[in-house]
Amino acid sequence: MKLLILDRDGVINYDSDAYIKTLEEWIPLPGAVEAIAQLSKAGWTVAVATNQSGLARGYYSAAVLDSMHARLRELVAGQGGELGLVVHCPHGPAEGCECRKPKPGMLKSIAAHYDTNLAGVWFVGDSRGDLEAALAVDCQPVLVKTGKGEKTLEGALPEGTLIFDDLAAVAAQLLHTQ
Ligand SMILES: O=P(O)(O)OC[C@@H](O)[C@H]1O[C@@H](OP(=O)(O)O)[C@@H](O)[C@@H](O)[C@@H]1O
Ligand SMILES: [Mg+2]
Ligand SMILES: [Zn+2]
Repeated sequence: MKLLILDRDGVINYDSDAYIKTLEEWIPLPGAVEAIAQLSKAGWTVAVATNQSGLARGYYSAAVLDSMHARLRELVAGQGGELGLVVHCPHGPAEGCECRKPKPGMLKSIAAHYDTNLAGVWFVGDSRGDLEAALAVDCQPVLVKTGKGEKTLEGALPEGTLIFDDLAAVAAQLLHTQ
């Protein structure tokens, strides 16, 4: 199957060091919704794997988080596309869970959900933890320069990381070559 996995904050929507705490703060990045819709209409399954430690920190509720993902789903559907599985890690950094990136637990969950292999599947993120999670399960690490991407670029990147300006550029590449 043609599976693409996306990080959320900084890839699909604007990120904030103060966390994205309300539906009003959840604002799609330019071209991101269109990219997901175009990929899905071209036969891609687009899933999301997102750390949401703001839940453990008490910054927002699961209902508010769900409203953000419902909004994304609605916007993609409004462009004729369909958003795939959205998986989030609700835990804080100190909880030692298996799902918080850079651990690959969420990527494994997505693969299990679709009964598919992760080898070579592109995982698009803006943070080093996203790239490390990708490498841990033989996904293709892909960095976008939106969100924390420019900052992540200041450090050493895992060998073989692909770099794009934004999600729209990732979609254009996939739609043109695969
Ligand atoms: O990029 P994804 O995985 O979709 O989500 C990241 C968010 O959960 C938040 O993750 C936090 O990191 P800590 O969880 O506090 O280490 C900070 O980086 C926030 O700025 C950011 O909004
Ligand atoms: Mg991110
Ligand atoms: Zn977790």
